Amino acid sequence: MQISPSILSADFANLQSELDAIGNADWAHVDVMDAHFVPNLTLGLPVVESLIEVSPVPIDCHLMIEDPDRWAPPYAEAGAKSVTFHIEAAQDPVTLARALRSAGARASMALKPGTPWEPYEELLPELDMVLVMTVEPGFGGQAFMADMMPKVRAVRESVRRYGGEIWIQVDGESPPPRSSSAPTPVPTFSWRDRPSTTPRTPLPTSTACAPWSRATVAAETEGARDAAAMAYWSARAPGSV
Ligand SMILES: O=C(CO)[C@@H](O)[C@H](O)COP(=O)(O)O
Repeated sequence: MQISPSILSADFANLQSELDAIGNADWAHVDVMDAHFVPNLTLGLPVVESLIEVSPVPIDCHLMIEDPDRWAPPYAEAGAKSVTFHIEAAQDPVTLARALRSAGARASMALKPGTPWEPYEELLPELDMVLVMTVEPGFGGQAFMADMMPKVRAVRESVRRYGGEIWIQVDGESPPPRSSSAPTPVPTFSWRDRPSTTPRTPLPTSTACAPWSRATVAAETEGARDAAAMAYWSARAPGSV
């Protein structure tokens, strides 16, 4: 299980200190929005390059942009260790995924809530991660779409059939409002389909992620640390895990 707190909930005036504050997370999830693929605008390559320079954890770039075939590889070349493009925007996902990998990044493909998984199953050998959106991309603070969990399960089954070490990321949920007294629980999860073979440091707790109100967690399907994640999802989407 891994945590990748989303920068969308960080203080944009203090990004370096915000990154330092999540130094015990596994990744920093950076939402790049271009006001075309999604109606919102966040930040682009120059800011990501600066974040890569100062971040204590690797950058997990979620590109909600048009023409990722052209614009995504530079994020990998800049040093983002995971780069996610949207299949709805990609012209040639195979060539794009290969370009990301050859630039040193994990190649990841995202699906909007309305996009089915099955037509893209054959892309698995080209991918290191599949991101299943559980909100419409574009904004934080939306309600978690529990009806996306069957898609997560379908991706997991495809990954098992394929047999590769491919992670599944689930992104998007509206957490309870930030409280001055209590940290917000980790709300957004990523799933890794296989147990990790190497020992990991303990998962950051929600307290550790308190500076940012959102986080992405990757869960192994076995192991003590999964218990909390499974309980979390069982409560929100009964029968999904
Ligand atoms: O990609 C996105 C939104 O488009 C996410 O990464 C958001 O950051 C999730 O925020 P919450 O839904 O958890 O508030």
